[in-house]
Amino acid sequence: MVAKLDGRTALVTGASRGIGKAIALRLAEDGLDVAITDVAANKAGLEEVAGLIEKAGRKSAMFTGDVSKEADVEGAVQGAVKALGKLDVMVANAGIAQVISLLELSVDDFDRMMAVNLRGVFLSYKSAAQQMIKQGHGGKIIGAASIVAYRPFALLGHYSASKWAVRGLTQAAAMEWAKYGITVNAYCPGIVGTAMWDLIDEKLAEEEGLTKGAAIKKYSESIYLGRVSVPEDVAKYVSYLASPDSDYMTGQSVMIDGGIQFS
Ligand SMILES: NC(=O)C1=CN([C@@H]2O[C@H](COP(=O)(O)OP(=O)(O)OC[C@H]3O[C@@H](n4cnc5c(N)ncnc54)[C@H](O)[C@@H]3O)[C@@H](O)[C@H]2O)C=CC1
Ligand SMILES: CC(=O)C(C)=O
Repeated sequence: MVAKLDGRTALVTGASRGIGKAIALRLAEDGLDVAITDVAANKAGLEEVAGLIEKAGRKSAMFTGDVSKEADVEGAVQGAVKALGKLDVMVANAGIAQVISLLELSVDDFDRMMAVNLRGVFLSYKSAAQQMIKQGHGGKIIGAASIVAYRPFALLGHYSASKWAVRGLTQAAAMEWAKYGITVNAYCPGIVGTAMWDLIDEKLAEEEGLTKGAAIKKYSESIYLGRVSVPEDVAKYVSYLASPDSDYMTGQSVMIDGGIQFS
């Protein structure tokens, strides 16, 4: 496929697999040069995605690091700018999930969830905004929320709270950075068939006395469009959020869930 020429650049976190990979590839297909990051343990996945971006005719750069660490996020943003020339689109996608009841949840696990899913998004938003303000021509900042940012899932309490907070942070960032021409929006997927849901399914099945595969089947019965989401469903929506077509939209966290949760 010959990619459209866009001239813009993006950085996607948590892009070695799943939704982040689909977003990185879709933005490359849209004609953007795309930098990607993930934890060092997923370097092989990052290399594969970087190769696919280049195969689509776009430039790529890859960085490893932890989104909960300020130096790692700033290093990736500055590395992307050095490699690709500037930063127009930031997608703060990286996240973790954990299935556990609130009564059993330790402070360490609570803090780790908030460090990755909330602090990681905050650091990604902030570092990208600082770069975009310096560049002086606006930009698109996009974050990973979830349907649980509107209605929590039991046994995913701290995960749900982290995504609810991403929705609040997205609104505040949109207010503060509108004057710089930066829009800030988030995507709220429902049940997407990735490694994250493999883990959720396995743990929910254990908690609820179900067999493997039965939990995702049970939860998917609430999807009006009748199928589990694939990462590309989410990537199509992020493509819109990254494009000039969404220029009059900011501060929104929109469901892309096949019809589970209605806001
Ligand atoms: N799969 C689903 O059904 C849904 C996913 N989401 C959100 O979408 C985003 C992507 O999820 P999936 O692709 O499904 O998950 P995934 O587990 O397949 O991929 C997440 C990626 O983030 C990376 N990551 C995790 N912690 C990191 C850290 N500290 N620093 C850097 N990278 C880190 C992982 O290594 C992985 O490559 C997450 O924020 C998730 O919470 C939201 C709603 C539903
Ligand atoms: C993982 C996640 O956010 C949901 C809603 O399943």
